[in-house]
Amino acid sequence: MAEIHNLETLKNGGYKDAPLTSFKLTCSLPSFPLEIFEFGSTLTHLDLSGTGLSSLPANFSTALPNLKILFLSSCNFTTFPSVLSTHPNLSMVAFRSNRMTSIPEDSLPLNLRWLILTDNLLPSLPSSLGTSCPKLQKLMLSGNLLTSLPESMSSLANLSLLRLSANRFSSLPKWLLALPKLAFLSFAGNPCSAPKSSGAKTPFGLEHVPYSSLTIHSPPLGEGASGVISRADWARSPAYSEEVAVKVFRGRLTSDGTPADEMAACLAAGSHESLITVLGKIDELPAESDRGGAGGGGGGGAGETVGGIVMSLIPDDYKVLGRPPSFDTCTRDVFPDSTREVWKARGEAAVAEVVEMLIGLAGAGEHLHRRGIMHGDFYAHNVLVWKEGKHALLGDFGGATVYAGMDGRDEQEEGEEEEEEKEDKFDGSRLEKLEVLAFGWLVDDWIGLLGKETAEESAPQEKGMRKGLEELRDRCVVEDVQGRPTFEEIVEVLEGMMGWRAMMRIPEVPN
Ligand SMILES: Nc1ncnc2c1ncn2[C@@H]1O[C@H](COP(=O)(O)OP(=O)(O)OP(=O)(O)O)[C@@H](O)[C@H]1O
Repeated sequence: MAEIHNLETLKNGGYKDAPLTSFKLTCSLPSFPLEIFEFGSTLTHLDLSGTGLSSLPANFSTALPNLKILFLSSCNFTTFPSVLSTHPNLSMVAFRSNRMTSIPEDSLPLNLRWLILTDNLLPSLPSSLGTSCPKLQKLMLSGNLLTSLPESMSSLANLSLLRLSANRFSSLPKWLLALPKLAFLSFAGNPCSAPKSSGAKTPFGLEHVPYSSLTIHSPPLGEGASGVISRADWARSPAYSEEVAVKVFRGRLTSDGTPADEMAACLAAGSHESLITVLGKIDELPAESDRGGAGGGGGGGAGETVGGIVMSLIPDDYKVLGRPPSFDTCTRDVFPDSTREVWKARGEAAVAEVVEMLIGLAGAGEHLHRRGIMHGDFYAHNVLVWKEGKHALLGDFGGATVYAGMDGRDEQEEGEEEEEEKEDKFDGSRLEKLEVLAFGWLVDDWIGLLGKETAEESAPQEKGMRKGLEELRDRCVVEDVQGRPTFEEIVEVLEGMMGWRAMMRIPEVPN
């Protein structure tokens, strides 16, 4: 969808000879250009984001019957267009950052798998949502005015990713936490998620880092949806300084939630061997214009600065394990052939290394949930693996939710009445078990990377570990949410596998 087409050429019939499967305009449009219908049944992708459109022609669905993907983000729709309800093939629809206030009943296309409604003004969803698009897998609702979800959504047996951050939920429905495929949930920035101690306070054990003690280097190391990461020297005393990474959070809303909530989750996470260590919170971060272009002045530009954190610097030889889902895979990460080759080349030793890394990652899951934090995006594309194997880090807290007080003190202060109320909002153990499903899929991804061919030739102990991983995956992905193991149990199982392997290595005593 990268190529941007030209309105003039379209109007002059310049695209007629080579019927396009994919078409994109970004110029301002007073109305839908009917010439697009001349692509007829060949068009599968249409992107008219940023054109300012506010309606679609009545014959849209019949004129473009094979359209699969439709982008109308940053436009002016105030109501979801009912003309899409009869579309036979639409699988992904995006209306991010419109001014949508309503979705009429039964207006959603039947075969929808991926619906993006981030950053609108929706106070409610149609009560028929669950029945009108039963194949829904991914639903992005962050940044609306929602207080409840329609009960028909309890029948969404394939819903895997749901973003509810920055809305007005004071509780989550019980049926939501029982959905059989729900693995990635975020609900930060709602009355039901906000713990007293998140946000402004620097958690115990973290340093207050004066901005003046940092020398920030350009160009930035990277830029995520919620801010810019730069290499920096942190003068911890007049005598020495330390090389660190600095993230300056900025902007209003990402598809996962707000940068402010991401920062609160990073600060609340604490330290663990498989999490990127946050060392401190930057005090009195100057406005972007006063930072001389460093530490937040990178590309993208948009958005007010929310705050900054200082982290340990991840060496260059850590690489992401997977790539984010494609349109086709929707909720599962993709792995290019080059990644598969790397894992295959590692040979038999790779199985034990994977088990070792999974122990660390499951331990990170246990650590986070003990602190009342749901990562919300426990995906291979958020796992950084050391090039030698053996160690992995879970990154990207963009979809994280702090769902309980981050230290015991707050909860003790709340008193029994408030505690009861909190229990009514959601059950923390169920939230953990949703995340365990994501972990199960990560195990499945890694089993896939290890490759089948090697399995046949493997030594008995590697075969045993691989079988152990398959059994663990099967336990983590059961549809009965409560039937899944906790992260603590997962760590025990994985450690048991390593122990068994160690035993197998004890040399045989000759008779
Ligand atoms: N502590 C760190 N040390 C070194 N580089 C880092 C560190 N943290 C992040 N980076 C680099 O910055 C990039 C952006 O990181 P960030 O966590 O903000 O976003 P992301 O997870 O890649 O993207 P998004 O939030 O949009 O999904 C990373 O891909 C990585 O290359």
